[in-house]
Amino acid sequence: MQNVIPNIENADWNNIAKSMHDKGYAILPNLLTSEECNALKDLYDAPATYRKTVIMERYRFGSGEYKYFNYPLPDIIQQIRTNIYPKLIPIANTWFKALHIDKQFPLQHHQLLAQCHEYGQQKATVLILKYNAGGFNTLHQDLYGDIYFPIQIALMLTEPEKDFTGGELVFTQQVPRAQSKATVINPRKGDAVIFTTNFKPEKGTKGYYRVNMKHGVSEVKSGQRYALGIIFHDAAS
Ligand SMILES: O=C(O)CCC(=O)C(=O)O
Ligand SMILES: [Fe+2]
Repeated sequence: MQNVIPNIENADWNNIAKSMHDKGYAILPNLLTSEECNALKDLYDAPATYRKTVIMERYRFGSGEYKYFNYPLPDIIQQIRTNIYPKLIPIANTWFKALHIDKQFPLQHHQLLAQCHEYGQQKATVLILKYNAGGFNTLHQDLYGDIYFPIQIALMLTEPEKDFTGGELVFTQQVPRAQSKATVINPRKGDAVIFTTNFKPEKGTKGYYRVNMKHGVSEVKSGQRYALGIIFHDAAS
């Protein structure tokens, strides 16, 4: 826990911003120690912490299970959410300007939450996900109401090729009048993957245009895969 804030402060935010602009995702390696990942993973079975459990098959979201945390969030999650948000502001605000969207995001996370509350979005969106062999997460966007922040984070709590096989993180980019392009990444335990929630700007001959993006998880072939999703806006329900 004592290293999380320095790890955020010391990360190469120029490089992360470049990767976000180019690809719509970026990896912040080793944000968490293996012990911190294990502690978060162990929270999965602590019932009092959650407001809602979703069996993904029921909604055809995929195969697996996830749980939404309740406020107050566990300290380490609260710290990550509050301290990473300001680092993402230049990226989000640059994107909205480039696309001529008439909105700029406030500099501090509590100010974004105040906007959510005004629109009736009060519920925590941070979630922990668990996939067994055969599990997967269909391509989606994590929007929960009118107010949204366009960038989110997934923390990898298990190690590929050791705790599980398969289960890659998948991103698709849909450019106007074309089919989608998919990219697959294999982040390691402790890595934070930063990615766009719904779109990014792409430079064209006549300025910037909007590329829609979705994310999901490919089928887990063996073992168990856990991840923690940090979304910056609150949900209406
Ligand atoms: O399981 C994952 O790695 C990603 C889950 C997800 O959809 C998210 O964090 O929003
Ligand atoms: Fe998601």
